[in-house]
Amino acid sequence: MRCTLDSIFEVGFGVELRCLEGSSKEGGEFMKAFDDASALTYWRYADPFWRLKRRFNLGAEASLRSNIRTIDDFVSHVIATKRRTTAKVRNDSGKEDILSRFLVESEKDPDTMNDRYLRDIILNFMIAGKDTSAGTLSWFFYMLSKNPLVQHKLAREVDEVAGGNNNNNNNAVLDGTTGITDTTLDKMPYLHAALTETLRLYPAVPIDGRCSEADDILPDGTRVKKGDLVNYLAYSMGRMSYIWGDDAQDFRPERWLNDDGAFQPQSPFKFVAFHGGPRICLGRDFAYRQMKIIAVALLRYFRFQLGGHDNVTYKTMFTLHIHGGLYLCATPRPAP
Ligand code: HEM
Repeated sequence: MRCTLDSIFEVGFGVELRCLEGSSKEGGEFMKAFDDASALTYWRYADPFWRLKRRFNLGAEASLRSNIRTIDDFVSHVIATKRRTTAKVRNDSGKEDILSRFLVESEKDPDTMNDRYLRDIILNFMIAGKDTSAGTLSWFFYMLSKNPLVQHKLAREVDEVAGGNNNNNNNAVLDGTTGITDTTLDKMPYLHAALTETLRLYPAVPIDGRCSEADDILPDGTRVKKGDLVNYLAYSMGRMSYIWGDDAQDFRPERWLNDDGAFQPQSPFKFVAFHGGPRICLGRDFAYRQMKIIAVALLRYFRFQLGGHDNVTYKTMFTLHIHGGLYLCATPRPAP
């Protein structure tokens, strides 16, 4: 989570948060407030009295308000700092982040694209991109620990494409990430397949929905009225033998590869982890790239086994988290 938060901040907003190394107190407090606020917001679904509690600033609603204040203060500071540096960034070597682009646009329409609007942009990207990739990576390493043969095949692909672990210094993991390019990642179809297979079984957004724009009839004959909410369960769809065949419950990255070993995408209306249609996930390519870089850096040097008990299950949240976190045992991988 800390790693994906750092990367969203750096790529999206041009800010080095340094949550992973734990050197930023403000960054750590912000992350905690954000995570707590997400969980507290979710529980509004289960608490019929939440409006009353909000009105009188009681219990969970009081905590939520305090977390929102911490988040607002932090994000306002990011925007103010960014405003000061935007002109300089524009003159730099063209390396612009998303927030800088929004700031440039906001100069044309400052009333609409005010600080509140920009704050919502930042939070929107964080909500969309932090827990999704982090959760998927946890399930990915869980699947690899349960399927050592797949882990072995992946490590072999990483060795063949990115070079093996023949570096014994303490910065090995750092050195391992610096040389990774898009070309390197494109040569790893098995890694792409294994991440996709993880998302089939453990979609980061397990339930999603849309509001009907007009009266309609679904393919199975169900009538939908304008304004009706239609939900779909990506978690269940990924496990249906009707959709994926008799081995739907098995973790089998090979199902995504053709006879030549190339990745074969499926329709986004069958593989719904990123949603489909005009509002499909905007960060899909970014997410794959980010997850692959982290996977390569770790698989190159370590072998993973389950470190604790095997009663891993999910936690009820907007995104599919592992309840209580995942405990893994990492042992150095011998040089090939
Ligand atoms: C494994 C990782 C990810 C998964 C499974 C995923 C999945 C999804 C899904 C299901 C939606 C549709 C939600 C809805 O509108 O109901 C969505 C939307 C979106 N995602 Fe992702 N996402 C991932 C990573 C990311 C990342 C890393 C970013 C940003 C850097 C991102 C940015 C967005 C944005 C901006 C939208 C809204 C698109 C729109 O409404 O037009 N996502 N994502």
